[in-house]
Amino acid sequence: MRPLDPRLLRRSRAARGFVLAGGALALLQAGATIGFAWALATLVTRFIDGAAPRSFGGILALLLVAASVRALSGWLWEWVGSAGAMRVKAELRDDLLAALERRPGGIRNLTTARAATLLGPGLDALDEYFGRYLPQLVLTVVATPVLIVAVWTADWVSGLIMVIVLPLIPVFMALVGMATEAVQRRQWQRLQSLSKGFLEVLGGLSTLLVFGRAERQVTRIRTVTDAYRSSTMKVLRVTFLSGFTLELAASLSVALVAVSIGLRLVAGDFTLAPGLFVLVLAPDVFLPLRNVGAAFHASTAGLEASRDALDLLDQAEADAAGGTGAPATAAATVAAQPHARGASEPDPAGLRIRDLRVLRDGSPVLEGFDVDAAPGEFVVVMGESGSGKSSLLAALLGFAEVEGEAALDGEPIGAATRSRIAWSGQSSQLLAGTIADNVRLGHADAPGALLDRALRLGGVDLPADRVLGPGGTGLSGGQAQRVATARAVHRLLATDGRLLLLDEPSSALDPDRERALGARLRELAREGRIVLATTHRAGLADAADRVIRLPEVARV
Ligand SMILES: Nc1ncnc2c1ncn2[C@@H]1O[C@H](COP(=O)(O)OP(=O)(O)OP(=O)(O)O)[C@@H](O)[C@H]1O
Repeated sequence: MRPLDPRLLRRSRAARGFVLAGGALALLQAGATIGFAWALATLVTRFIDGAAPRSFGGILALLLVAASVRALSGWLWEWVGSAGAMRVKAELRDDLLAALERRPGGIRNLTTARAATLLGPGLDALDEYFGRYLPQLVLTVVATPVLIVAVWTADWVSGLIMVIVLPLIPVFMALVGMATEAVQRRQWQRLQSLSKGFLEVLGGLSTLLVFGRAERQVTRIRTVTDAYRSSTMKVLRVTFLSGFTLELAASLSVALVAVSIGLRLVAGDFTLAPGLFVLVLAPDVFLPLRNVGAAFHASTAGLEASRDALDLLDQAEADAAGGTGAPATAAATVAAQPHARGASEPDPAGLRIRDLRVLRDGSPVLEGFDVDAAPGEFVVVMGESGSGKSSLLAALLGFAEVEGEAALDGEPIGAATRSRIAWSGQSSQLLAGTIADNVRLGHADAPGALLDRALRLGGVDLPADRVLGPGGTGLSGGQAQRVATARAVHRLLATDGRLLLLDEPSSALDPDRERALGARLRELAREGRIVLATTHRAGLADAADRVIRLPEVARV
């Protein structure tokens, strides 16, 4: 396991800042430690030599200043560590969320549970990494050589002993690290599978209850939790063992230096002042390296999580560059495509789609789709089940891979145009709370008049303050569908959007309500917006300005 992933420094400005600030603090701390050791050794020697107490003033002041600087730099380390962890976590979270936003279908292999674990407790583990481990690592790299030079200058024999025994500690650490890596990785995987299992059970709890299988999940969760507990104990065992090994190695090294100084002092080959200076300094030479070992285990979870996050970010970048053949967003490919059929200038306003090809998992599900919709038009796309209606909407939202030309108000469809589009999918996706809360979701500050309008246009004839249960329970399928439509309309009005996309908004409505909805959507479009709805029923299509029929699905 690498002590510091170079990608972290490359990607994160905060991490670079942390290492630079840490380097400066380490130098300050090394200087203060040397000053403290020198002042203490001089003070004791002068005292033993019977020097006049008046001559102690300057040395005492230096001792005090050095001790204060050491304490201050220690406190600054704490502060820089926690601020660094916070900033790096925020940067990685932002980058990951932005990558997910660019590819709402998800980064390959990133399940909801993995994303939740990584973005939550995973990256939180970086607190230990930045707060405890990295400061000691920087101290080891920057301060230890400075301290060894100081020791060597005072007594080259002690310096030589340190140079010989010091590398033993990293060798022990590397051996222990190899054992830890596998254990820690298993631990991280267990945490992920625990989250995944828990999310799955939670998501399907109502179904499990209905079929009387809920109790069985208790055993399943208990098994995964037990596995996690036992792997945690394994990590702790390795941690204690390695802590003991490192302490032993460091203590023996200091003892070796002390014995050599003691013997030479007794033999009269060496004077007291440099001997004391080296003895005071010796533990500090080994301390950062010892602390690196001790903090290593606490920080490995953070290391694993940051590596996971960096792998995902690399993968998202590779996907965006098209290097892996994974689906790209509409923004990525549509913008790169030359205009098909030699179309010259895009329409200044409205939706213009030419020869659009929508792909799912690399295979086309819709081909040769054209449409020109001017502001004020209500367009209905009809097609049987599986003909690609939802995929078309996904493409317009930038959620599916496309080829061809698609522009809204002259701008290629994709992440940039998404803010001008309001959308409601086939499933209502309502939340616990009032109907009003659901309709105003994300735009709670919009004027109340918009809510009333959205409710009317969506065909919601229920009180806005009616409280819904978790997942929007308490409404019929048709009622939930109308609330979802009202929410999309509300978003369109609140953001002054240009395009409203509705995926089968009338599939659960009776014919009268379906016709009424068609009329209201046309009324909404007339205000200068484009409304595009999909359906496989004729009722909605009657109200449309334009109906586009998708080709029949080939049957095997
Ligand atoms: N996320 C996806 N990944 C892979 N293939 C998909 C995905 N979503 C849809 N498809 C495939 O794309 C094709 C078109 O599906 P789509 O959902 O767009 O049809 P639809 O016309 O909306 O159908 P329905 O009226 O039943 O909702 C189908 O063959 C389906 O299997």
